[in-house]
Amino acid sequence: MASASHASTPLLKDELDIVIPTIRNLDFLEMWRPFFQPYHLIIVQDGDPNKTIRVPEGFDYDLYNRNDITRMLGPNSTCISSKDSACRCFGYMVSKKKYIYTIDDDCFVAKDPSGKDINALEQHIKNLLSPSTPFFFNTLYDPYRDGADFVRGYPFSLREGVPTAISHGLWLNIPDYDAPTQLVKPLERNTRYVDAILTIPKGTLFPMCGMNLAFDRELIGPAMYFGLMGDGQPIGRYDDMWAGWCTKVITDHLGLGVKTGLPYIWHSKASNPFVNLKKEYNGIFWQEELIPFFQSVSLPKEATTAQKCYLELAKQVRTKLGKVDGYFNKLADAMVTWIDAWDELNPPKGGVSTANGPPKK
Ligand SMILES: O=c1ccn([C@@H]2O[C@H](COP(=O)(O)OP(=O)(O)O[C@H]3O[C@@H](CO)[C@H](O)[C@H]3O)[C@@H](O)[C@H]2O)c(=O)[nH]1
Ligand SMILES: [Mn+2]
Repeated sequence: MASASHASTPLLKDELDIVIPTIRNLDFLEMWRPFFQPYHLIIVQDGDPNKTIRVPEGFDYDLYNRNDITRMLGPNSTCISSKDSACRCFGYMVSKKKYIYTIDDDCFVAKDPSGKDINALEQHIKNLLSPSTPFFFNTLYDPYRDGADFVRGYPFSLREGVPTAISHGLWLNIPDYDAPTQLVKPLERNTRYVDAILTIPKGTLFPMCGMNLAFDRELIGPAMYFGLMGDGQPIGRYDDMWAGWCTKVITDHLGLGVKTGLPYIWHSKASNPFVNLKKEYNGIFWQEELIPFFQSVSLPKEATTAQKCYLELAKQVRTKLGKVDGYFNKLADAMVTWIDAWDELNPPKGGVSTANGPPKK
């Protein structure tokens, strides 16, 4: 047992960055300080770059605004959205760490049924460091947790599991509902704490929410593009959904796992459902065609990396979704630009990045 004077080193302290998209102040970090302070923060400031975002004392961070994105990516900066939380994916690109945790600035520390503060980051790390079971469903949920295991009839040949690429956390209080649901259930709050972590089976898509999300950047980072959303685009608030559909077909293809469930955060702010409806309208309509498209995606065996899979997916988006709306041709182009920008900032080991360095604080 580590004595108080030798508190154990936080898990993955130097291998994980915390990415926060923001248009607000960052006072919410005070509540997360015990859990986040040892980690490096990457703050992506959306909106007016001349607005000063105050970061509480004592955090190690880099803050990037629109000017930094343009300076670092040049013409490729067109793939990074503005006026939408999609801008957060710039933080994934500039990070140099193996793992990413992203959280919204209106998410706070939740309490478990015993009343104990939930260290969401620690639970995500445990989720990422333990295998997933996408090929055969374990009815006792995550078999790698203390007090659980594979149930009778679970094939022993599959019990090693596969590497976990994504850990999708949930939210108490304000649930992540779409605008129509928010409109008809304005007072609904999620009070149900479900003590479970599930691997999402291979071949099943899911609505990935970017509010409380962690992933292995080396396994799936290049596919975590949050799309063209917000300003100048016919759609918003489908950034995380698009990334979730793309990454799920790619993790399925690469034999990687995606988990959902614990940890919970406390989501405090309900955004305006009328504003959200305007942003989401096309997404609600188009997704009835997007889902069958992603369900039918097949990637070639030569696509052995996230980049190769993503570029192949961009080709299929253009050929199969371009007829749904011209927007998807723009999006397919932006997917390719994203990979160009990613590879420019993240050259193969030993290569030299040509982008300018982090912003002046
Ligand atoms: O133009 C914007 C708007 C917001 N942000 C930052 O993004 C996150 C989420 O913003 P917010 O909490 O206001 O919105 P929600 O409706 O609760 O978010 C849910 O919808 C998804 C939007 O795609 C989001 O991931 C979900 O959590 C905050 O940190 C804002 O500061 C922004 O950068 N630009
Ligand atoms: Mn929110």
